[in-house]
Amino acid sequence: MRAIDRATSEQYATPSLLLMEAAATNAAREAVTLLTEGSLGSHEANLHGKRIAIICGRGNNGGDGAAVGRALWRQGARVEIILCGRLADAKGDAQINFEIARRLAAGPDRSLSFIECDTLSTWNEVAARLADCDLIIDALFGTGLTRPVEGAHRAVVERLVQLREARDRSGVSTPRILSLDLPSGLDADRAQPIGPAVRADVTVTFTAPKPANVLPPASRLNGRLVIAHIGSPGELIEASPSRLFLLEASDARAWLRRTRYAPGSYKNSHGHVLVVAGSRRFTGAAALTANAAMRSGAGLVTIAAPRSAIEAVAARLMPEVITAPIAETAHGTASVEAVEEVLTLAERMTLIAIGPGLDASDEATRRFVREVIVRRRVPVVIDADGLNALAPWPSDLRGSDVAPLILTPHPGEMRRLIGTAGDEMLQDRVEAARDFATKHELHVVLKGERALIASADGRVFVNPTGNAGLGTAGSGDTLTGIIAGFLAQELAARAQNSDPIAAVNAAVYIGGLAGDLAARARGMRTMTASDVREHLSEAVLQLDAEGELPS
Ligand SMILES: NC(=O)C1=CN([C@@H]2O[C@H](COP(=O)(O)OP(=O)(O)OC[C@H]3O[C@@H](n4cnc5c(N)ncnc54)[C@H](O)[C@@H]3O)[C@@H](O)[C@H]2O)[C@@H](O)CC1
Ligand SMILES: [K+]
Repeated sequence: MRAIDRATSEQYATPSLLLMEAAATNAAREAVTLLTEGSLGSHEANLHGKRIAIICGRGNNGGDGAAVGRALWRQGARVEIILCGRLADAKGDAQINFEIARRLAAGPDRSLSFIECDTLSTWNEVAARLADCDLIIDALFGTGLTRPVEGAHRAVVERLVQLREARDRSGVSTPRILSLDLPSGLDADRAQPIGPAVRADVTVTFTAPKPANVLPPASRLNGRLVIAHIGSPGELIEASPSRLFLLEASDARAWLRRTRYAPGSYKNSHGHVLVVAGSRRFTGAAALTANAAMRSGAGLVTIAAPRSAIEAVAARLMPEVITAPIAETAHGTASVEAVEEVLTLAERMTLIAIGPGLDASDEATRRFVREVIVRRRVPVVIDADGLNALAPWPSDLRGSDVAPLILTPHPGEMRRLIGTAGDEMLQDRVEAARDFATKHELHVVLKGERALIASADGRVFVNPTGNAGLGTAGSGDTLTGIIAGFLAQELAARAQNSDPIAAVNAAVYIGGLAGDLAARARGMRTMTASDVREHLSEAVLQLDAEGELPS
């Protein structure tokens, strides 16, 4: 962010004070929305009678705060700008904004005040009044904080935490808290809080989200996240060397548009998924995967399951899915003899999805999985017992451009794949997923809150959709089906020019969105994986209605 800010000033003749003003204007707009939620009439008029406290540090985050305070005061609110520190110690743009605020506050209009809190006792006086505010703007620290907050500043952060807790306990709605750039107390670059930190209702972050805005557990303190563009040109952001990305609706929409069902296309142009899944004991997982692939728009889906399981699987399948029985062990799990059968079937398929319900406790099944993957000629999505069959991941097994491997572990499976170092490595999910993906030249979808997609080239994407309601049997199998269904379309439509990661990203985003829509319809507690599948249509239509409706 610092490099982008600097380049904006140097290459585009944009003074940083202008960026600060734009940041403030954007944040003020969100503050107005937060203050007037549910009320009618023009926003501006509604700020009369609202009490707002702006808690500023002496850095540029505080400078943003002072500028927001000025904007909200102009719109009629009663604003108290509280500088936690001395004006004499402020520098640059922040100093300018504090000085503007100080002079305006010295004028005849008593609805703006500017207070320097340079001792704990002045702060305590101010802190006592905060509970009566409608809104508190947290502008104490932004990207400049790199060590835990201490001393007087810690007392400030703790007071804001305490106010939020008291508010939530008593069920009242004020004071609301809006953080500028990130909740104060967090280190912008880390997913783990480094000390006490503010818990906001809304965070307005500038130019691009930082890791602490999007990665849990820190992300949970952000509330609703708004990304505000404040004047840095898009090409500077694009050119930044960051390898961490937040997926947005526009990414999923772009993929849907690029792979629209074209006039004259037919089922083979939409790809053929071979699902290798199920065992005598587990038949539901196999059906969930195949059904989700079918619902995701694959032209054809075939499910290969052990002979004695196929009938039970078929009973749960959509009628559109084709079945293929394969050789099995005495326990009704896929046997080594099934390798040739599966590879022969796969010759006519776009890709293989292997794993759900396979039951990898049998050594023969483990060998079956490994053989299929080693000898594959098409891409393979590997999930559940397909992953367990290969854990810890064999160091000589890698993906390739011709036949990429896409692994979809939840954290437990990821730990087993990494092996003994798994627990320690997973402390940093981004690095663990990136490291694993680049080392073995494959793609990893690390499931869980804010799923990560790590590409073999080292890029990592954070998915913002989905909710706790997805913690239910079969939602992983469903996601595997969606990934396979989307990938099949990508590969069938674009052959040599295909971009598997774009398809996987779209699948994870849209799968999560379908989960959010299912939760809206049924509640997180009572939704099931089948509800997720049944909300895929709504998710896709929400993103690209034009492309999904016949002209
Ligand atoms: N061009 C830019 O750089 C822009 C920056 N903006 C804002 O500027 C912010 C970054 O500003 P700064 O770099 O001034 O940093 P901050 O405003 O985040 O504050 C850091 C200040 O606190 C001090 N500090 C750091 N850790 C501390 C601790 N543990 N206890 C006490 N003091 C501590 C630092 O020495 C520094 O003075 C961004 O988050 C954003 O809000 C925006 O105004 C947009 C433009
Ligand atoms: K802040």
